[in-house]
Amino acid sequence: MYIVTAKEMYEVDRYAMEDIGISGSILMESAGRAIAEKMKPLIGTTDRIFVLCGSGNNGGDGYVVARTLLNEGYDVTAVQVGRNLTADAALYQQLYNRLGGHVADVEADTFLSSLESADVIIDAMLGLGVRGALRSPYTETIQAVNSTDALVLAVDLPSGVPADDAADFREAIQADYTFIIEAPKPTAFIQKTAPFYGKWETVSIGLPAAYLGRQAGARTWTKEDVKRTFPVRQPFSHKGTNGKGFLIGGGTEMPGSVTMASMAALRAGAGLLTVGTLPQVIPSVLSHLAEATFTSLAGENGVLVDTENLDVSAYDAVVAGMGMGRGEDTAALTKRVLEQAEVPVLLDADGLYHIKSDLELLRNRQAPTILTPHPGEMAMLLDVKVPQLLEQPFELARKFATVYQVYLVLKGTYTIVTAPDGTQLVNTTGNPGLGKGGSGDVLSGILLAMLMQHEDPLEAIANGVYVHGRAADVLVEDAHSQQDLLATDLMKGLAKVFRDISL
Ligand SMILES: NC(=O)C1=CN([C@@H]2O[C@H](COP(=O)(O)OP(=O)(O)OC[C@H]3O[C@@H](n4cnc5c(N)ncnc54)[C@H](O)[C@@H]3O)[C@@H](O)[C@H]2O)[C@@H](O)CC1
Ligand SMILES: [K+]
Repeated sequence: MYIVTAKEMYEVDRYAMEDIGISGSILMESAGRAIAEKMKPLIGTTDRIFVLCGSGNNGGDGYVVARTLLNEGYDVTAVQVGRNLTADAALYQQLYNRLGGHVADVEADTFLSSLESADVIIDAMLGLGVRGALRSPYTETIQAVNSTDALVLAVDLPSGVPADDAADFREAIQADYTFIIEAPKPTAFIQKTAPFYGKWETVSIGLPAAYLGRQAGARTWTKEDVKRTFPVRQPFSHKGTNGKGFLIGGGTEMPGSVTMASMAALRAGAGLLTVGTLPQVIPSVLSHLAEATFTSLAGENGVLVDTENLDVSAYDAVVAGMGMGRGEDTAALTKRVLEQAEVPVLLDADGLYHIKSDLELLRNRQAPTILTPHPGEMAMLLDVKVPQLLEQPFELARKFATVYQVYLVLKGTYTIVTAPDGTQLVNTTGNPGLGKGGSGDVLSGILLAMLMQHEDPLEAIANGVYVHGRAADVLVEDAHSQQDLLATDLMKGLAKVFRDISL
């Protein structure tokens, strides 16, 4: 499913009208009619329905919905919010009137209190065109709607929620359902704004699909995508051809992180795995997995430090960062890995801190670099505060990935994977059970294995993120709860997920 910004959507709109010749009024009629059909199952024939129509084209869609419902005998009153209607909105207000529809004025004295009698409120006040802080009478109307008990159904966006990011976001209609035209907008996946949509679904209005696909900078990565792209394990493959991975990490205080990442890499299909860690950490890792091999790396005071003997030439992909600590001597090791490895390198956790002062290193690499920050680590890399990152995750992730030419995995409820060319894939698997220490280590291990078995790094990463979330989902469906789920449990979930994918 594509995810489109307001700018991309307006361009598709322009193309449909100017290049194809579908007029704006036909699009509006199609939108209103299709949305009314979706709403009907949620509305009772005796319900008192108010359709709040703004002055832009979102309001125009509202008048088509109002006319459609009126024509089918529903108890509908349209309400005009804001003045100076667009030509198409004015046309459909007129058609609704001519069919006998009544338009109430939101600014009439007692109108807002009469909203309390509504069973259903259809919100067609503001859509893609909302800009800046909300003005009267939208502000009062939104507050009045949110204080009723009515079922609230929004057209395209809940009024007040911007399409692209939550930077200017203050208040909005709290919808129970939102019927989104053609494709979801980024704010349906952003923490601050997503809850205002309620449940949502997309409604096709006949916009040119291929053109929309070419315009969209982002899309969700689904089970079908995973099945389509997941590499088939070849009958004549062997441990050497399934990838030799190198996992560098762990210190005396954090041996678990590298253990979990290693277990995950092996469970996700890595042919061979070498763990580079402190000699005193090796027994602890070994006690959990007999399949890994080890290389002792130099250490001081219980943490890894840089060593000239480091040899990364024998591997197909390298992961570094987990459990390493943030000291300068350790950072030098991470930088050496980035400089020397001519294969994909994934940095996680402390590894992300190590490169903060040397981001140019990333741009200088020829082979793919993958960074897997959670929001705190991403904010650190970008020099922004976490709340700002959470308001603009799509834009900020894209900026970082394109400037530093990395594959960026911004972890969250909807993990956003961004390629160096700015393409974004959004993951929708996973649940709050993953919000625990160790989940990220497991993800890094899975990604290491995926990167070695797949030609296209973006697909490999998106598949890994999907699989990681899905493992948590199947465990919560079958045996565990979000409460008790542990990162180490995910290994068991992987078995079911991989079996599903290969069916
Ligand atoms: N291709 C598409 O996506 C199509 C979109 N249509 C509809 O058209 C909508 C976009 O229409 P518009 O571009 O006219 O925009 P909107 O109707 O979303 O909003 C524009 C109106 O909102 C007012 N406004 C903007 N910011 C405000 C603020 N902060 N406080 C108070 N008022 C504010 C403006 O003065 C203007 O009257 C979509 O959301 C959708 O519902 C459909 O009609 C058909 C096709
Ligand atoms: K709306």
